[in-house]
Amino acid sequence: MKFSANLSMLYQELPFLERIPAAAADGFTGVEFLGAYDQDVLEVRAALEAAGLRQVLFNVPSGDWAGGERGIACLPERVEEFEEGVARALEHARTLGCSLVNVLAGRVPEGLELDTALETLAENVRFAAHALAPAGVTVLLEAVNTRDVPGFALPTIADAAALLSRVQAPNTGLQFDVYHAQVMRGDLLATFERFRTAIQHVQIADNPGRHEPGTGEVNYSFLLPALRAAGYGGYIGAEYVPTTAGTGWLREFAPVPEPAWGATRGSAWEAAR
Ligand SMILES: O=C(O)[C@@H](O)C(=O)CO
Ligand SMILES: [Mg+2]
Repeated sequence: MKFSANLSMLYQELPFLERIPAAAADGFTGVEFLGAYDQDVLEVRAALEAAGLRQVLFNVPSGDWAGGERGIACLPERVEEFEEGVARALEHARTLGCSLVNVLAGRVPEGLELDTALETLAENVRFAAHALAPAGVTVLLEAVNTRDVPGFALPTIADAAALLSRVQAPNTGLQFDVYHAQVMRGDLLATFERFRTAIQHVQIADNPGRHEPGTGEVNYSFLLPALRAAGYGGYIGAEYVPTTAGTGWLREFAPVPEPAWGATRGSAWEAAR
């Protein structure tokens, strides 16, 4: 199984670029993040190359994150801003060699008809799919639970799948975030199997708390091999709020990478042995 470290949540104690070698030392073979739009993207690429990691996924710019926005793609009055964000995502996807870009739908504000929001979202996703296709990018939609993000336009993966049916673009797919799915409904394997053909990326965290796998109620020892058996061979994104539990959970599913001959073993690597 292949795992990517979500650098927007893991290794927060480190400056952004230093999170990349830290992820490699812990045994991740890829990284993902909300976006690196405040970074020099060439420096991000250089850090990935130096660490031998792949850029697996990032998001189209998602509005005022600190102010509570979780995407702007469903907002009719923000279409121009969304389209500008797609242009930036295209540049980053090309530079980083990244083939998956996630579009966060956003919250439906009071007073906006749900169907108007969903139609705006569909048009924006169609625009993004068309714009990013020449770079070989697939545009993903993710369901986000409405306990953590009240009003999110796509609360369940069934809602996200229905939206993709409106979009009707070939280079689109679903991101299955196990944590959000567990909060909204559970029945994780059946849900995965139901939408398997459209799922192109998986993210994990435990519940409650959104912490490391193994800290809560989700049986990842059962679920991850089952996803594999159901034909999922893509990356699994570690998108959780770290505790002191560390990344030891990874050893159950992915072997510890041997450092290249002559390379200095990092303390994280030593600790993982
Ligand atoms: O699940 C999440 O929170 C993320 O995958 C994301 O993109 C932002 O909400
Ligand atoms: Mg997620």
